[in-house]
Amino acid sequence: MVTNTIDVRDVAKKFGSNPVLKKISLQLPVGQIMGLIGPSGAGKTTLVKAILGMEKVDAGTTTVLGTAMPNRKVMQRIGYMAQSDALYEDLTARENIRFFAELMSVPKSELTEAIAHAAQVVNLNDALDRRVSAYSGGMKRRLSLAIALVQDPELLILDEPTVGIDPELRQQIWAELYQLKSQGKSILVTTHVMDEAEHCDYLMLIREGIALAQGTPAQLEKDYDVATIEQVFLKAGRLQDESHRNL
Ligand SMILES: Nc1ncnc2c1ncn2[C@@H]1O[C@H](COP(=O)(O)OP(=O)(O)OP(=O)(O)O)[C@@H](O)[C@H]1O
Repeated sequence: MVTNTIDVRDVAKKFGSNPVLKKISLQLPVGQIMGLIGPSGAGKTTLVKAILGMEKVDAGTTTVLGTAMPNRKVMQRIGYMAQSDALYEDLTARENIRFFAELMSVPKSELTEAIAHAAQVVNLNDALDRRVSAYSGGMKRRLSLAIALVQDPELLILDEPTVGIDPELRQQIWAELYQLKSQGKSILVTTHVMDEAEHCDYLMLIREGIALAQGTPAQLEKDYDVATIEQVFLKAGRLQDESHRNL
């Protein structure tokens, strides 16, 4: 039985001479929510793509749902929301969701219900028949999330899912993520929003391609002797800078 939905071991990646991931390891247990937090350029998206097998790594291994990546079959069991929206602007939102649902082999008999549920989670029911070209940036984010949810995946990988989404809807989305977790699904989410980080079961703080710290939010706050994840992050960053200076 697979105990870790995602198992990353010692992954390293350079772009040219620029090392972007430096021996990163990460385990996401089944049925848990892990947050990847780090500043812009830290390597979060590269790590996500390495996990999905979309970015070739120089060293290390990534295993998802017990299978070495890349693997097309496993991709069908993952709901992936990329950082930039990949939507068909000339189609309506409903047509977009349907297109991706069919691609992910959602049975025909379940399509209507699956589309309605995914749209309801992100509050897009009333705009489903509008063309995406008329959508705002936040609506496009929400549509991308609906697409990631539509095939009822075992694993959700969400790259900055709540950028441009207002606080009320953000809460609604987190309620849905908890609901999915209670059904045994696993979730990996990247975020800049520190109070979202507090919602995760586990966190990995990543900076300059290095996993600075990992653990539950409470454990990290205790280890760094501070009251919030934001302070953990700031302190871990300062310690990293000091260790660079001392080299
Ligand atoms: N295809 C690429 N070719 C060259 N360099 C790249 C490529 N993709 C990413 N990088 C570089 O790798 C580093 C990490 O980028 P990455 O997108 O993984 O960071 P991130 O933590 O996701 O940042 P953000 O939060 O801004 O999305 C950056 O320095 C970026 O410029």
